[in-house]
Amino acid sequence: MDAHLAVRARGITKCFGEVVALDGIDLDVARGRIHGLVGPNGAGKTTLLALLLGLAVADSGRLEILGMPTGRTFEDPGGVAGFVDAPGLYPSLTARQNLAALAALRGDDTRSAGIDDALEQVGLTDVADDRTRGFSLGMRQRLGLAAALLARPRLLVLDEPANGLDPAGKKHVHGVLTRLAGEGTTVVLSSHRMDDLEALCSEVTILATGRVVFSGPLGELAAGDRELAYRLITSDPARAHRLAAAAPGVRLAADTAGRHGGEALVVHAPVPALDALVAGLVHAGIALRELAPVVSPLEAAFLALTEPRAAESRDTRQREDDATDPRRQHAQAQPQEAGQ
Ligand SMILES: Nc1ncnc2c1ncn2[C@@H]1O[C@H](COP(=O)(O)OP(=O)(O)OP(=O)(O)O)[C@@H](O)[C@H]1O
Repeated sequence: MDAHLAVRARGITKCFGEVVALDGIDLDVARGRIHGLVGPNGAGKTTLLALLLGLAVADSGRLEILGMPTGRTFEDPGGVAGFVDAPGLYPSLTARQNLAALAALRGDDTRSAGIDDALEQVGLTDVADDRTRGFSLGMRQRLGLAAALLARPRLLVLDEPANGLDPAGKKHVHGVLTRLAGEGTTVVLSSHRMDDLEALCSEVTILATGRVVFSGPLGELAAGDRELAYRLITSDPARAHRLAAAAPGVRLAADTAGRHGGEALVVHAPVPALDALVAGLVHAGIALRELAPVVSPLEAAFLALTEPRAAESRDTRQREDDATDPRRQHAQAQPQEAGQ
């Protein structure tokens, strides 16, 4: 047991029939952090969140939540709230009545449950007495978050919380999550929105076909040997182009000259080579006016780490299909036969 961890998972496996949704997951989530979960469709994010919420039980492995081991006889560690897929709401009840019903189910006094406060936190005060039947996706997500807040969780688990939110709603929700983390609540959230994850999370876990392919601080994704594409705007594009072309470890993007009217230089480089190029430009008296990754480090890592695995998994499945499909075995045998 580690007191600093809100979640500690070791070797978690979960299958649905033949489908291996989680395949030996190890995960550490530090208390008071916002931890992002990202991965392609079907990677296992929702399954993992469901385990954290106690909605499902792992087939094997060890999962500790808020310091308590969970198991087949799931003991609610208390202090965990959130939703997967989408929050469950009663459509014929108003937003306020929905929260009151949830509070009553938990045995809380609905007058002191903090319903107005929760509605205000997520920006739904104006529609508190509207039936949720007419709520948009973004409003439902916000009400789901309000419902989770009522439980005053120490671990908040959210599946795509920014789904359907307009920019103001997103800002609101980001503000709530950041404040909660500041107060010590741990937040684990899944999202396909890299910009949301980068804005909110200190750490991310990237899943691919049920396995962890990266877990750690966001900063680690940009560091080291990983080569990213960067756009540079300088005071002297022609000289900057020549210097970049000669810089060790730096590759010019094929169409760099055509971009941004020839003003911008696009290079592929790991961080140390980029640093040396920037130092070289400055040394040559060329001012750097803008330097930004073309795709964010998280998005680049996501693509680099998940696409090969998805392709590998497809290839494996294809090989397995081929091996068990007599028609394919026959089809594959044909060229050999033809050559005989
Ligand atoms: N109840 C279930 N019954 C059968 N298979 C399931 C079930 N739940 C999940 N799966 C399968 O487990 C795998 C992981 O699904 P999961 O929903 O956890 O992925 P995800 O990363 O959340 O995907 P998405 O980004 O599309 O929501 C998928 O192959 C999915 O089809």
